[in-house]
Amino acid sequence: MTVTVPFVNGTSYSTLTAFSKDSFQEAVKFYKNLLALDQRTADDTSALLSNGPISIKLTLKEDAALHADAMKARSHLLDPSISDDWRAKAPTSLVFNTMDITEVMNRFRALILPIQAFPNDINPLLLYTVDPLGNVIGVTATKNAISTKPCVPASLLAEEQQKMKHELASKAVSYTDLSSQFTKTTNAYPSLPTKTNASKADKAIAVMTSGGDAQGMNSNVRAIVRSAIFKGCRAFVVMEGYEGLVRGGPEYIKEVCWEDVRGWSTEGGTNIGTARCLEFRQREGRLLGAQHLIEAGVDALIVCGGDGSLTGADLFRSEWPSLIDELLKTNRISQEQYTRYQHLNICGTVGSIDNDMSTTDATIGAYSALDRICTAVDYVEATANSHSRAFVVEVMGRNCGWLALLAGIATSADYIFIPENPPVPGKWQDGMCEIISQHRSHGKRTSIIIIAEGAIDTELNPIKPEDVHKVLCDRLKLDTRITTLGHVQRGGTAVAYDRILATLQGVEAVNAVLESTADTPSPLIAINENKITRKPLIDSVALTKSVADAIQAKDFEKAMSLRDTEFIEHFDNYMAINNADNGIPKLPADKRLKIAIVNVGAPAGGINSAVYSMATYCMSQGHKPYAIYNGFSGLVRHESVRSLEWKDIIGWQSRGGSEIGTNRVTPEEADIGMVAYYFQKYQFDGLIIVGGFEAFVSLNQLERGRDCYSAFRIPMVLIPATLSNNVPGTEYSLGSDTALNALMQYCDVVKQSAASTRGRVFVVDVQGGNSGYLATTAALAVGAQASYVPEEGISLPQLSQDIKMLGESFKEAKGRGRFGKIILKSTNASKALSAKQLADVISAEADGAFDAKVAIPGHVQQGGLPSPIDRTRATRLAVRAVSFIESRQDVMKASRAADEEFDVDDKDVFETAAVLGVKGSHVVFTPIRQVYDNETDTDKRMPKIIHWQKTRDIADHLVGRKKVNVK
Ligand SMILES: Nc1ncnc2c1ncn2[C@@H]1O[C@H](COP(=O)(O)OP(=O)(O)OP(=O)(O)O)[C@@H](O)[C@H]1O
Ligand SMILES: O=P(O)(O)OC[C@H]1O[C@](O)(CO)[C@@H](O)[C@@H]1O
Ligand SMILES: [Mg+2]
Repeated sequence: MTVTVPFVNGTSYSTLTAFSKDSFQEAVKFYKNLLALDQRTADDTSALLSNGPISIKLTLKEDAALHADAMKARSHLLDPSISDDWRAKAPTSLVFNTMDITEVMNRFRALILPIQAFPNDINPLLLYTVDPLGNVIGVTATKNAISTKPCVPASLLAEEQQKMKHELASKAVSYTDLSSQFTKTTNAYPSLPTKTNASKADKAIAVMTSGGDAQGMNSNVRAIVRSAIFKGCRAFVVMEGYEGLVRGGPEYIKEVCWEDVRGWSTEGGTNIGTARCLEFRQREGRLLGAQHLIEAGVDALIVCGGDGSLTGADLFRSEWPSLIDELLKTNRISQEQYTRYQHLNICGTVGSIDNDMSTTDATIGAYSALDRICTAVDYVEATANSHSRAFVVEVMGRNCGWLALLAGIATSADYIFIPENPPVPGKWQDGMCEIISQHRSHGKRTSIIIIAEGAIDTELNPIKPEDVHKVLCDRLKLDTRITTLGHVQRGGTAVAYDRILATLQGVEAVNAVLESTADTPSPLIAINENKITRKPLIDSVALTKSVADAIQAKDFEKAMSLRDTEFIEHFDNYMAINNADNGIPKLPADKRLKIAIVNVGAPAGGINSAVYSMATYCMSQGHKPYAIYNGFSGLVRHESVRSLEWKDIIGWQSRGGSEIGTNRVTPEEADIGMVAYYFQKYQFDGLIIVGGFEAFVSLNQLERGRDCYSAFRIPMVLIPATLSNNVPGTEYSLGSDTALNALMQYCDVVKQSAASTRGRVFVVDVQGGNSGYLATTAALAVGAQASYVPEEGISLPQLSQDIKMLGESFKEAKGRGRFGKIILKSTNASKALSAKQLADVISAEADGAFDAKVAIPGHVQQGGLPSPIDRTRATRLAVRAVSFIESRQDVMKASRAADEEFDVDDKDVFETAAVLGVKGSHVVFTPIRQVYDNETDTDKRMPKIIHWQKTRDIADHLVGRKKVNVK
């Protein structure tokens, strides 16, 4: 017998109750034979059967009435005249996993058991039988038996079955559901007594993942399932992508409950399976898909997949009317079903590491894959440096060069090959060797070439790592190695960005399908800069296809122009920066400037990348970049100004901390007169300040100081950089992503410890000054039970509510829950309670039901190496800042010439000192005056408007946290 271990999702102990002596004996025999279990203990009233990991305890509680009920239920189950699907008649089933379903089938037959096989008995994936006590027993070969909750087609939910369900549920048969982490949970939102939107109660929303798996898909599924339930709908998952639709039936289209997706945000891959399904490309496959969706009673389908999956979704949508016509004509659906499912309510959330879908800046998984690539390249750098070697690193991305391009920027690779910018055959060899030789001649010991797997030349011939390797060895005599990263790129858990993106998009997708009417175009949920948006699926698919068409037609300019503007901006930046030391500046001599950069505030990931990118971009333009070391105090005390040379900044792009040094001293604190003196001495034409709130204050001081000090009459830009993400004028500060990932990884580890200890919650102390951004976003990324932030404080009623909820949740888990609990507390959330005191209060209030411990990540939150997001955004912002300084020269020159008549309040003039920030879906420069005077709460050192408030509500909804209104 090969019923294998472990059982799906690990739980391996179940108890069954018999109500008569005979049925008890029969059941013991039945389980011993069926599952090849040994009898470990036995007496007249109980028996423990086990083969190690699988244990079944049978108990006898003699009760004639209950026995009669159970037998009635059993015959009802086996009566084919009522319905031929046992799962529709039984409330739950006990499901075991197996590696060899055929052998199990043979055993069932040998024991002459009643059998139901799904999808058919020739090629079964799931077998059911009924035990002598009336329980439905299943054995499955499917990869993901995530829930045993039977998916009952709406049509089968007749009154009789409903009644039966209640009868069975109320009888005293106790059992443990083996293939679900939690059992017997209802779909009700935990903290709400009733459904929030009764009118939606009939809606069934299904989600599937399709195409290559991508980190973050699990967060997307979790958010969709929980949002659907929160909105009062039923939630379904379609297993194995379109394969599941084509095959259909309850083992592929499953109803799931709140608990089924607990903890999924922290898991890699996709727990509901994915596939590349050939049959769905054929009309017959899609016809089956339509039939199965209708049979399962699904009203709306959300597809999380890449360009292919969403092309399939769009085709399915456009064909739907003809598919249901055919289903009706061939009597595969009823007239009633035809009328109800007239319109296919479908929505896409883009999940793919390739980031090749038009109209969205990022696809779920792309930044996680980029993170894996950057980590690998950072590792390779070390060994390359030791041996002075060249490495050709091949990355995924199919026909899209996004991963290669962004990795090229984030790791400051020497050369990249991407399909959107194919070189002329026979010519790329010269170009590549020239750049690499230059870099080597300046003392660089490593050469990193990143090649997209879809790299081609202008004749569409593939360029392979081996081709590049040969050139480097033959022409440059470099000791060269090839590293193909492969599926490692799709591995591991999602970075914070992907978890949050997937979660917010999942919530938005549910909103979109609930708001959809027959007249609204099917949406694709996108992200543009910092804003979740809806785009017509049909347009996104068409635009994506036109990129592929343009490449095939060798119209590469068009292909590039059809990629989104951010892609083009990244590409232009990479090309400019990578030509920094070729000695041919882009601008004529009279346009070349002296531009200074200074860091102010605490270290934040991406600060060095900003300095590196600013300097290299300046060099490529012909400007002279200067660094002011150790902030304004360094300038005043030690005249710490040095020009930046290419060879001095090698490797800075990917370093943590601040290479030029940073502190919190503002110009006024340092001595603003002396600052002006040095600005005058070095004749700076522009200044870039990188830092947090002190940097913001510094820029304001310098701008106001223009009245007295003409040296400040130059364009000045602030690039916000702080883990607190509290700089007014932007929704995103460099370093906040690095910090968020550092905190998230810390929480993942702590959560695991909490899970293993069972009844334990960790209170994690989070940095961020008066800003609750980090605590809120981390709560969303790790699925924390609660977060306390300075903006809300900690009220006693809310705290007791949260403790009550924790208590209920631990009680319900009965020690079986393998999910750790986390509470995040911003350090400044309460003046009275430290994180340790909060943990003590929670422990005391829990009164032994569970305990709370404190965990303090401290400065770990400043992160080690900057995240790829912070590196690449730093580059983008630095280049934009330099361009801004270039473009405002004329205004400032004129104002300097006016001298005595200089008007500090002139709009054109004051607009030249600006905060460079992300606002909604745009990257914008906002004059510091406007931001400081109108958008800032200077006492709290915070922006007046908190842009992430909605995120807090979503984080709470998705863990079932009830908010207490405190007036
Ligand atoms: N033109 C199409 N018509 C119908 N179905 C399609 C079409 N293109 C793709 N599909 C379906 O979507 C599935 C996934 O597509 P594909 O393999 O291209 O991956 P993807 O969704 O683009 O994701 P990724 O590229 O990240 O792996 C296909 O196996 C197929 O079932
Ligand atoms: O996992 P598979 O089927 O080998 O597919 C690999 C392909 O999938 C992706 O990882 C995602 O589309 C591509 O980058 C890669 O070309
Ligand atoms: Mg694809």
